[in-house]
Amino acid sequence: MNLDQRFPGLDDLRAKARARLPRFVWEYLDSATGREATQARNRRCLDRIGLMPAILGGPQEVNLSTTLFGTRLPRPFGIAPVGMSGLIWPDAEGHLARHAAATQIPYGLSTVASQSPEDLAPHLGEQGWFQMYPPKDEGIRKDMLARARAAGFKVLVLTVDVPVASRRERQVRSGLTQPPRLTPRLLAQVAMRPTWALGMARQHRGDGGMPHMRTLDKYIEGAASALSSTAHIGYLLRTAPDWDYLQWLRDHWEGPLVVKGVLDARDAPRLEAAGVDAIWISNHAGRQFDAAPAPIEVLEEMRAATGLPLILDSGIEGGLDILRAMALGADFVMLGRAWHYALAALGAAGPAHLHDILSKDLSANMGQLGIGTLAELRDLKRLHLD
Ligand SMILES: Cc1cc2nc3c(=O)[nH]c(=O)nc-3n(C[C@H](O)[C@H](O)[C@H](O)COP(=O)(O)O)c2cc1C
Repeated sequence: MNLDQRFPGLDDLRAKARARLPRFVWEYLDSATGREATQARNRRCLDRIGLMPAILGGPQEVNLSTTLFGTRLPRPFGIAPVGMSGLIWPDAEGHLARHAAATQIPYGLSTVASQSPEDLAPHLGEQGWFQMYPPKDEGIRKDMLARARAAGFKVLVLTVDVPVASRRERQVRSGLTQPPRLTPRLLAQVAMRPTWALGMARQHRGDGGMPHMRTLDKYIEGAASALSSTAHIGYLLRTAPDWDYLQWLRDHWEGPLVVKGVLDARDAPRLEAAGVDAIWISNHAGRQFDAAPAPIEVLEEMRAATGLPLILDSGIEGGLDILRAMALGADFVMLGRAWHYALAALGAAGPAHLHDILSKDLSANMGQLGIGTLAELRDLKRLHLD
């Protein structure tokens, strides 16, 4: 049986990933904050968006390309930044960066990923995006930007929905610490997942068998700490940014600057005035605040408030969700967990299979809608489903 038959959808990859990951890793990847109402809301709100199918349109050629920052991209989706990606699967950052380069989709590297801009430089394509958690210290800030630039990252993403660490109760219950320490409890979980364990041991030979936040190494020499499961070492370095901080970044970064984690359309004009190049509507997959709206709920208001490109994520599970977002005004869509479910389920073959699932789902649903291009989505009749 080929991958298509065994894993036709994201749910299949998610189930397989769960079976292959130690519990604390699974909880890190899959959990949200609080009662996880926001995570559930993301799905519910997407399902409520209906699009009227078309009939008698004749044969259609489907084109999945779109334009962002003046560049034609072959697909309307990319890879959102995920901190400690390498804890989820060995060399996750490398696998995802290479996949993104090969398929010309954006790849977002987190400040708190387990590989640094320098590690990824040889693997980056033209669509490397560096996501910044804002360092307090101006020297570190300048150095980080210089490193991202030198490594070949073209787009800077400032994440603004993490002013403080959130509480993720499932993560805490699983026994995860930051930095991850192999306590007897975690070791027992690891022992039950040999593929993950062997891969990690091989990848992090001589490094305690566990990944860490390599971008921060040079700034935190000797500052090893035992923080809570969500307040990692990055919090020692970072600050909660304000509008002046954003202006500073704008003045020091020449390429496209994206602000990620925006939900309030009232912020759009000020972001536009600050010289931001795109707004990334996100509730961080429900991981930060459990009374946040779903990005898809605020999208139309945001679209009306600004002419800037809008990027959307949080809870996107397939091609149809991407079409829903684009029909309501998004220019581009990102996925975070999905790529990691795919990696954990299938290893190196995961990202390409997810890319294939998303592409086929986009094409099949565009066929139902009778459209050949993504630009036609905005003219479709939209429905509010129960
Ligand atoms: C395990 C995990 C770690 C994340 N780490 C970061 C991060 O370091 N920086 C950031 O801006 N967003 C981070 N995010 C949020 C993602 O960039 C993205 O907004 C979110 O995953 C999108 O929702 P989805 O997973 O439903 O696709 C993280 C998400 C997950 C699941």
